[in-house]
Amino acid sequence: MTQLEELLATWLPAQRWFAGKGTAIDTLRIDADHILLPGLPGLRLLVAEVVQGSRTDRYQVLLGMRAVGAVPDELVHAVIGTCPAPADLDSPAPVVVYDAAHDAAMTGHLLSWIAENRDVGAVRFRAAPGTEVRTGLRSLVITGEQSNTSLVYGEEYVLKMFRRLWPGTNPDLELTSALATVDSPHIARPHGWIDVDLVDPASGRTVPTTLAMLQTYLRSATDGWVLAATSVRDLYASPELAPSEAGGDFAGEAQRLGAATAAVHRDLARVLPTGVLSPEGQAHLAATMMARLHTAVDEVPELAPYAETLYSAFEALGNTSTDLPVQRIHGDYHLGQVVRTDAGWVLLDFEGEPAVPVSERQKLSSPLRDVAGMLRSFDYAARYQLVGRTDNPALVTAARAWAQRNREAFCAGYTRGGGIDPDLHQVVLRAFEYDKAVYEVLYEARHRPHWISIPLDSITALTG
Ligand SMILES: Nc1ncnc2c1ncn2[C@@H]1O[C@H](COP(=O)(O)OP(=O)(O)O)[C@@H](O)[C@H]1O
Ligand SMILES: O=P(O)(O)O[C@H]1O[C@H](CO)[C@@H](O[C@H]2O[C@H](CO)[C@@H](O)[C@H](O)[C@H]2O)[C@H](O)[C@H]1O
Repeated sequence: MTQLEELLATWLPAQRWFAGKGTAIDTLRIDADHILLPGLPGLRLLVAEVVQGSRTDRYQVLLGMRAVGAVPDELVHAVIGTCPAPADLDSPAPVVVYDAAHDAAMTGHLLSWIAENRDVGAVRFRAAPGTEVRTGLRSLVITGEQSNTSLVYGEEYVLKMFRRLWPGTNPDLELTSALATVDSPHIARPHGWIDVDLVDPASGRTVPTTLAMLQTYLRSATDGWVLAATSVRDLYASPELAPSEAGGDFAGEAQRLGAATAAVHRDLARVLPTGVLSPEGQAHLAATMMARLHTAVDEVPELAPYAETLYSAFEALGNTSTDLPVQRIHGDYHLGQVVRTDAGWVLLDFEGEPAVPVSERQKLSSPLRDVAGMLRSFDYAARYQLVGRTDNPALVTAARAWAQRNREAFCAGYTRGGGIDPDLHQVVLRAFEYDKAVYEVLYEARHRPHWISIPLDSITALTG
């Protein structure tokens, strides 16, 4: 590996969005075809190919390079290290390399190039048809637990840079653009994107691959997770009250969120393909859930006592004799993916499960999978403030009551909003809820071990 590659191999595992945590990097190779953004020698957009045992992942990295001593104070936190200057910089002195997502002087160019529909080296910057993109806005990186890196430009746009790259158009861009064609009020409008050709190792073909998406920044937005957590906190202040009587009841919002979810599902079914999953298809789906369960039990042995009950729920799905309607869905639906604006609920991040190949995420699925995701999220919101306090029975009872009330409100809103009635599809819903809980056990084990008790306690309660 070159010195720059060595630096990146040390830096990447410390990033929130690095997917291969816990396993050593064998090699890291910078894909030389995509390195340069001609005209701006200090800025380069890299695709880093990372090999860890049998897995190979590709990550997007926006690198800045400055002379030693020339890094301003506000960029010191973004420094990755020092290495010899690359040949094209034609400098005998080493350079300081840093994460240029934090460098507003550099990221301003990305916005300008989108506005100008420019090809910069191998990279294509595009404005959505009929869109006038405002330039000259300063960017700031959104902080938080994210799978990607998002920059907010002024109070106008969000540029979401996809970090782990899968060949193909990112479903976030695909679905948001499709929903924009029917003027869905429940999305942040897309204004442009950045893409590059990448070779798909599975097919050997070169495919345009989304690097970033530009969309409206919703100024009045409050995260659904924050709103729900505030409501739970209010209830915990007086756990003897019913959730409907405590200040900050969330049920009205949960019902409106259910209706917004149904509207988005209806629009997705209108503009993108739909189909049915045969009983054989459902048996295959059940088998993938069982396989995930196996992986989870191997990684998290505490799950073993519940494996049989979980397995039975997947088996029930696999033994069905009726077709299941399927369509494009959100795919990773939870309270952190929805924001409440002054005009109503908006859904974000249609990327699907970030750890799954894009080709898988593009497959049609039951909308009940999204419903199950949100129901699990209500359970999370109710339980996460209990971590380390489960010895307080009043709080545990209050948590259950809060999750149940909002679950019912969400499902009622979803059905009244035109979605299929979750109560009438218990076998499918249960399988999706259990599968999501198993996914969460793995997710927490890999990213937030201190929260693993949340899905484990849910599974104990669900299967008890
Ligand atoms: N268009 C937007 N307007 C306002 N806030 C946004 C917008 N897009 C994202 N956010 C904020 O950033 C957070 C993360 O965005 P998201 O698209 O879910 O990224 P990731 O895939 O990295 O998790 C959201 O929960 C929301 O709080
Ligand atoms: O980063 P993304 O928003 O794409 O999603 C990933 O991270 C989420 C956590 O931030 C994770 O969601 C899990 O935690 C949520 C609370 O933080 C909870 O509401 C969800 O139910 C739970 O699955 C999501 O699964 C993951 O893909």
